[in-house]
Amino acid sequence: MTSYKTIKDVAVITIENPPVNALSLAVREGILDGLSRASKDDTVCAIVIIGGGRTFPAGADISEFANGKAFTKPLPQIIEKIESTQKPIVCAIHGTAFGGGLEVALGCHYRIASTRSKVGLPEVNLGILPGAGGTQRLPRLIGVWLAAEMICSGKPIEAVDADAKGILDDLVEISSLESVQTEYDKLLDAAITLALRVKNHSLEGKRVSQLKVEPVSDFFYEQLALQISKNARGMNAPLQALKAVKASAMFPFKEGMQREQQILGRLFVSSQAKALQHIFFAERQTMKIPGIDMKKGVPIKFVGVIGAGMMGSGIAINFIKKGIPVVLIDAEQEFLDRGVKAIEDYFKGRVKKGKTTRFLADRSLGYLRPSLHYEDLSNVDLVIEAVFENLDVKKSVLKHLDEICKPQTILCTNTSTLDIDQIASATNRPDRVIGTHFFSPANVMRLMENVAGSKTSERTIASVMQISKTISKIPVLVGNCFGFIGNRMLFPYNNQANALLQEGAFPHDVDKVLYDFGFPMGLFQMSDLAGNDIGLHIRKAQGIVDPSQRDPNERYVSTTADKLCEMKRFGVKSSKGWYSYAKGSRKGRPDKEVMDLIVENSKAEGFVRRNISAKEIEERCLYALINEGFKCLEEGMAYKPGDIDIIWIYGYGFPPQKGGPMHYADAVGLKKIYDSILQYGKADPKTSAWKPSKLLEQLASSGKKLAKYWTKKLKAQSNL
Ligand SMILES: CCCCCCC[C@H](O)CC(=O)SCCNC(=O)CCNC(=O)[C@H](O)C(C)(C)COP(=O)([O-])OP(=O)([O-])OC[C@H]1O[C@@H](n2cnc3c(N)ncnc32)[C@H](O)[C@@H]1OP(=O)([O-])[O-]
Ligand SMILES: NC(=O)c1ccc[n+]([C@@H]2O[C@H](COP(=O)([O-])OP(=O)(O)OC[C@H]3O[C@@H](n4cnc5c(N)ncnc54)[C@H](O)[C@@H]3O)[C@@H](O)[C@H]2O)c1
Repeated sequence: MTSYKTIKDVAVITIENPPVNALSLAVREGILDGLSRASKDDTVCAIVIIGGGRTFPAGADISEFANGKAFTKPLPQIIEKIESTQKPIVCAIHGTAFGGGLEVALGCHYRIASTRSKVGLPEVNLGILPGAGGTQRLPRLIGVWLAAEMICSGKPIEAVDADAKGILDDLVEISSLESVQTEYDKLLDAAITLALRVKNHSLEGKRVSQLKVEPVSDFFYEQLALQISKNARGMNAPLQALKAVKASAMFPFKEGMQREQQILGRLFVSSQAKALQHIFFAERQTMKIPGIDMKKGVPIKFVGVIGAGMMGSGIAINFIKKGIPVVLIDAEQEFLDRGVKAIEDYFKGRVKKGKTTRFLADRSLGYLRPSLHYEDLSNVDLVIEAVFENLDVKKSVLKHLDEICKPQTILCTNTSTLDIDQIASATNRPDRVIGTHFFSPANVMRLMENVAGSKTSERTIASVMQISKTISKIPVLVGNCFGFIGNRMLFPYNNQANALLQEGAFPHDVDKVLYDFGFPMGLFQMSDLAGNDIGLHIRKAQGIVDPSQRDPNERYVSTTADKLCEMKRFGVKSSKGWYSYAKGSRKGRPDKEVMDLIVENSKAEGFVRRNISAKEIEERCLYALINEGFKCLEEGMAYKPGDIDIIWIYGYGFPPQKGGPMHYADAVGLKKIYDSILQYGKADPKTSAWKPSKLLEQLASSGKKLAKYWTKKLKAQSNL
C-alpha cells in the first residue's frame, strides 16, 4: 500500500492504493513505517510523500467508517507523527488531494502541487467534517474566513487558487497535454529539489499546528451560518464544521482538536452521515449490474440527434462539450435553426459567466453539424431520437433510421413513457434499440435512465452506460415499464398529493410539508413549473380524463387538476396554475380562485373536508412513493435499491441527507411503513397504490432491512 525508496538522500514514501489512494489502515501503517525508517536512517536528510498513479490520496477510506477500521491507528495520530518528524517533509500533490489527503498535506512541512491538481475538504458532503485536524490546521494556515468557506461548502479548488490562498509553497507547471506519468515524474523531481534545498532549514513556523489564528468577529460566523442554512438546507454537517472552525480561533491547537473530535464523533453516527455515504457508494454502483459486462461496450465516436427541440438541443450539448461530433436533425428548417440558436446561446452564456473560454466554446460548436437530411446519419455510431412523444412518430423515425444507419449503429429513444419494445419492433435490430431517458434540462441534469427493452443486448447496454459516463451523466439502468422508475414512482406520490386536496388540504399545505421534509419544492409548485398540461396530456393518454372511460373501482383524484387546465391555469408559463404568479416571477402565492375550486370539487365528489395533519400528508405522499419503489424492485424493473435512490435524488430533488426513498424506508422501519400502508388502504380501498408490495410485506414480517437483504441477494446471484 506504500513503497519506500531513497533518491539523492531523500526518502520517498509513495502511497499506492489505487484507484484514489484512499488512506486505508494499510496505507496509514505504511506511512508510519516509512517515517520510522527515514527517521532512523542517518543518510536520509528529508522526506517526500507522494501518491502513486494518478493522484495524491482523495481522502480517508470511506468504507472504513462503517466497519470501524478508521479508529485503528487513526489518521489524526498519523498526521501528528508526520508533523512532529524532525526531518523536513515535502508533500507532492497531483490529482485530487481531498479530505484526509489534504489533511496529510497540512501535516507536512512543505506542500507543492501540479497546476493540474485540485485540493479540497469535501467531508461535509459525506455528513461529517474534516476530522484529522483539517478544521484546526487550515484556519491556522490561511485564516478563518477562507478556511471556513472551503470546509463548510466542501467545494474543491484548483491548485492555482490554493496557491493564491496560501495553502501551497510552490506550483509545478504541467500542461493539459502531458501524461499522468510525466506529471508524476516532474512533480517528484521538483519535490526532491525542494527537499534538498530545505534539508538544513529550521522547521520553526513550518508546523501548521503551531501557527496562530487571527480571531474574526461573531458577525462573520453568523453571516456564514445564515448562508449555509440557505445553501445546504437541512444538512447538519456544514454548521457543525463551522463550530469546529470557530474552535480553532478560540482555543489552543490541542483543545481545538478535542472539539473537532467531539463533533466528528457525533456526526459519525448520525443518520445524515449514513445516508450521504450510502449515496456516495450508490452513485458509483450504478454501473455494476449483475450479468452485464461493461467492458463489452463499443466506443461511440460519432452521434446523431433527431429533433432539435428542447430535449434534442440539450442532449447535443452534452456530446459536443466532450468533443464528440453530433449531426443534429430536425424535420423543419425553422425548428432546426431554433435548436442551433439555443445551443449557441448556451455556449455564449458560459463564456459570459467565465465558465469557459471563447476558444473552447467555438471548438465545441465546431463539433455540431445541423442538417435536415437523415442520410447524414449513415455513419454515426449511435442516434438518439427526441421527436414528439407519439408512438407512431417514433416508430416511423426508428424505421427510417434502421434503413439508413450502418448495421452496428445503436438506436436510442428519449421517450418519457412509451414502450421501448414497441418502438424497437419498427426495426430489424431490436437488440440495438434502447431508451436513453434524459431529464430536462438535458445539458444540466446529470441523471439518465437507460431503459433496456426485452431484446436489448448486453453490448448495447454496456455501450450506452459507458457513453453516458463519458458525457458526465449518472446512468441508471432500468426496466421497460410505464414511466420507467422515476416517473412511475411519481404517479402514486402525486396521486396522494391530489387525494389530500379532495379530503381537506390545500396545495400550500402539501407543498410546505414536502419542502420541510427537504425537497427543494412541493409537488404543486413543481407541477406549475413543468406545466400542468403535461399531467393532463398523460392522463388523456391513459384514457382517464373522460369519466365514462374510467375504471369505477379506481379513485380519480385529478378533477381539480383537469379543471385548472380548462381554465388555462397551466402554471408559471401562464402566470397562474395551482398558485398565482407575478409576471416573470416563479414564486407562487396561494390563490383564492383555486382554493374555492378545490372546496367546490370536494363537495361535488362527496368528501367532507377535514384538517389533515402534517404527519399524515408526509406519510401518505412518501409511503405511496416507497411502496411503488418496492414494486419496481420485486418486478425486476430496478436492479438495486440504491439505483432508485440515485434516480430520486438526482432526478426529483429527494433530500440527499435522507439517502433516497429506499434508504429512508429502511431508516423509518419497514414494518411501520407496511402497517401504515395497510391502514391508509383500509380507509381508501379504491386507491390501488395502497396495495402493498409483496417484497415490502415479506421484509416487514421478517424484520429484515431492504439494503442488507438485497446485498445478500445480489451476492448469491453473482455466485451462481
Ligand atoms: C478517529 C476518526 C478518524 C476519521 C478521520 C477522518 C478523516 C477525513 O477528514 C475524512 C475523509 O477524508 S472522508 C473522504 C473525503 N474525500 C472524498 O469525499 C473524496 C471522494 N472521492 C471523490 O470525490 C472521487 O472519487 C474522486 C474525485 C477522487 C475521483 O473521481 P473518479 O475518478 O470519478 O472516481 P470514482 O468513480 O469516484 O472512484 C473510483 C473508485 O474509488 C472509490 N473511492 C473514491 N474515493 C474513495 C474514498 N475516499 N474511500 C474509499 N473509496 C473511495 C469509489 O468508490 C470507486 O470505487 P469502485 O469500486 O471503483 O466503484
Ligand atoms: N420536455 C421534457 O421535460 C422531457 C423530459 C424527458 C423526455 N422528454 C421526451 O423528449 C422528447 C422530445 O421532447 P421535447 O420537449 O424536446 O419536444 P419538442 O417539441 O421541444 O421538440 C421536438 C422536436 O422534434 C422535431 N421533430 C418532430 N418530428 C420529427 C421527425 N420526424 N424528424 C425530425 N424532427 C422531428 C420537431 O420539429 C421539434 O423540433 C419527447 O419524447 C419527450 O417525451 C421530454
